Parts: sequence; C-alpha cells; structure tokens
Amino acid sequence: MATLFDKLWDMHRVGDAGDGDDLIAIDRLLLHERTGGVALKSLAAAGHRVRDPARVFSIMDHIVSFRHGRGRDEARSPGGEAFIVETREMAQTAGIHLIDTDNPAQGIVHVVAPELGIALPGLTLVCPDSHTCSLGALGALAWGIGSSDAEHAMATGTLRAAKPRQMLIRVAGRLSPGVSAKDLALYIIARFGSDGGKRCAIEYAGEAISDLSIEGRLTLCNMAVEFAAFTALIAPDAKTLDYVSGRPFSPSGAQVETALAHWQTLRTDEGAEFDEVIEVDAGKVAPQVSWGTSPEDSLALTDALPADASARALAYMGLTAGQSVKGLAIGGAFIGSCTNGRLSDLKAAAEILKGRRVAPGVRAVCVPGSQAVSREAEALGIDRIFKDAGFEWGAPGCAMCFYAGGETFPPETRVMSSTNRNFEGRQGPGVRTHLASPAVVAASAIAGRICAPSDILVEGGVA
Ligand SMILES: CC(C)[C@@](O)(CC(=O)O)C(=O)O
Ligand code: SF4
Repeated sequence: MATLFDKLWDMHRVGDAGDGDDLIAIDRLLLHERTGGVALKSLAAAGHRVRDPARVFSIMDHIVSFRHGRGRDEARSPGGEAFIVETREMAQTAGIHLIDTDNPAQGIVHVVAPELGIALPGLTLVCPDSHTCSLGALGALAWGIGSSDAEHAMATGTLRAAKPRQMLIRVAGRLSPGVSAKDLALYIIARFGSDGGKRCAIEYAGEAISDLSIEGRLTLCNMAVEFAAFTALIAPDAKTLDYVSGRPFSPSGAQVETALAHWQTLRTDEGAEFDEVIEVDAGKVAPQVSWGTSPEDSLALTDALPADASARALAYMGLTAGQSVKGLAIGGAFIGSCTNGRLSDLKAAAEILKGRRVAPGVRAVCVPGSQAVSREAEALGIDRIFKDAGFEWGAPGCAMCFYAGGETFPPETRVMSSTNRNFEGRQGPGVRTHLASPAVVAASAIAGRICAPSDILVEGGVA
C-alpha cells in the first residue's frame, strides 16, 4: 500500500544521491525576480546552462510596483528595478519562459502557476520561495527550495532531497457558513503550533477538504510552510480535473486521455500508513484572527488572548494578556497575496463591502493576485465595489504582503491582512499585522475595528 506522496516521490526518484538522499526528477521550475535573477546569473557565471528551458518559468511579482499604469521596470522599493531588469535579461538569455510585468498573465507566482496549468497533478515543481507548497492543492509535489538548489535543478533537471516523513490531516465534517480555508489553516496552526507540521509532507483529506473549492485548497496548502511542513498535498478529484483542463500549459489533444487516466491513480491506497495522523473537526472552526507575531498566535474572534501570551509579542502588538482583540481600532486593511488574492477571495470581501464605506482613518488596499484575477473581478464590477467602499485597487503582485523598503503602513498601525505572515516588521517597521480571511479583513475595514462579518451583517451595521 502506498500514500499519494509515496507514489509521487517514487515516480520521480531517479537515483540514490547518497547519505540517505534521493535524486528526484523535477518536471517544472518556477522563478520570481527576488531570487530568480540571482540564480540564473550564478548558473551562467559557473558556465552552466539551463538543461531544458521549456520547463522553467520566470514571473515578475515580488517587487513590481502595485501602482496602476506602472512602468515595466517600476519597483515598489528603492533599488528594486535592478532585480526586475536583471531577471528579465537573464531569463531572455537563458531562453526560459518569461512572464514579465506587462504580460497579461502576470501575477504572483503561486497564483499564476495554477492559472496557466504550469502546476498540474502528479508533477514535481520547485521554486526558490517557501510558499510553493500552495501547488500541492492540485495534487502536485511542490516545495520551496534555496537559490543554489534552483541552480542545480535548472542545470540537471534533478534535485537531491531526503524523503520526509508523512502526516495525514483528516478534516471531518463541514466548515460552518462564513468560515473559510484561511480560518481552517489558522485554526490548525494555532492548535498544533507553528512547528506542528514537523517538516512532514502533509496530505489533507476528509469531507471538509473535498468540500473546499480549488482556490480554498490553494489557500490551505499555502499556509503549510507556516506549519513547518515540507509540503502539503490534496489528492486530485473531479474539481481538480475540471480546474486544470484546457489551461495554456495543461495537456492537450491526444495527451488529455493519458493525463486523465494517470491523474485518476493519484490517491492514497486504502490502509496506507502515515507517520502521524491529525484529526480535525471542521465544525469547531470559527472565524480566526492572529493576535501576535507568528501565525500560531491566532484565535477565534470571540476568544480572549491566552494568559501565557508571549510578552514580546504583546509588546510589539500593543496588547495586554487576557484582553480581546475583537473591537481593537485598526488603521489599515490589505486584501491580496498568494494566500488570499484569488477571485473567490475578492468575491467574499465584496459581499461585505457592497454599499458600505471603509471607516475614516483606515487605509484599505486590495491588490489582486494576478492580471487574470483583476480582469475577471473588473468584469464582475468587483473593483467598483472595492473602490466605492474606499479601497485602493492595485496592479497585481505581492505588494503589501511584505515590506521590501518603500511604500507601506506607518509604524504601529494595526493592519488586518489576508496574507500568511505576521512576523515583526513583515509589513513594515513597527506595523502590527493581524492575519485573517478576506471576509474578516473587509468587515474590520468597514467597522474601523477588528470584527467578524456577522457583526457587520447585523441589521443597522456594526454591532
Ligand atoms: C519575502 C518573500 C521573498 C517571500 O516570498 C520569501 C519566501 O516565502 O520564501 C515571503 O513571502 O517571505
Ligand atoms: S504574496 Fe507574500 S507570501 Fe506570497 S510569495 Fe509574495 S511575498 Fe511571499
């Protein structure tokens, strides 16, 4: 009996790399401008070339400006242009795919790779970025690597890696209405700790996982690295096959039959063993918000801070033990990122924003995860809802998910954010990031304080 992860690993194991490591064949490799240009430059400097350029995709996302009408080289941080220009030049020289700032398919790498069918069930994909685990939502074996590993993978089409232990997280039951994949992710990390994934390859399964949309699964798997997982994966099902079909880099013509037949085999055998199993009851998950400086510092909006909350985290966040975070005044709201910057995320927020205004004193910014998301949202008038509510509507990219120098919120601003990291300084020096779902971010932006969507949807506005 074999798990899905066993099958994907063994299918790609092309040799014994010694010292307990395997040599794994890499099907596709993703780069972004923060780390990609450096890796390509180092590869060229060592006199190597990209073994199969058709398998390598370079995407501009991390430091591109989010100003509409931005120039092709325009960065959101001082000196960022150099990364953009260098990555472009190195990608063109190497002959790899380049999805440049002004490409209609541009966006955050972990949003674009599924959109373009670059990420597919059964493939191995690596990227010098820790959130590559997102792509496991499609039944791919995808993990984040370092720049030197990226060089090795580009030069040889392989990577040495030690096969990780395996964990099953079975989520039984159903998420309550208004409770999202982001809430489930924060709940799991808070309950089992940011080291809870123990560097395992985690398979998510169970009724609540099958219920999730593909975009919800991408959100859940995106947060696996915040749970110290090697990666996460979800067995492909009918939703997956429907999602991946017909995309630019998906199988086409005669290949489709073969691909579909192969994809149907990608599941864990009955009785296959995992090293660890975690059982979660989806019905217990409520809308979450982080209070501290790690994603594990999260709780239900209705709960008070733990008595043993870290003094450092409390000090940084301007909180005191035992208080509730619900009702705290905020100064900023950000909706976007590879965690929650997809169309369903913007729709969830728009449902709350429609006909309402962002509270005075709150700077609210929405940056769609990709040009495709932005176009689809604009075709549905979702951008109008955001703008009428008082949100800035940005040009796609990572934007205010992380501070790269340049524009951000002022120090000590309390920001509700649909992103995945709330470390000290993540969104800027002294900025206090509270992680939450797009719906909770939107509700809080309207109220001007941390609150749940249900508070906003109560008759007569904020409870
Ligand atoms: C900061 C940025 C380059 C990064 O994408 C890096 C990473 O995740 O590897 C992040 O979200 O922390
Ligand atoms: S959106 Fe944020 S978390 Fe995702 S890749 Fe970009 S910087 Fe990293």
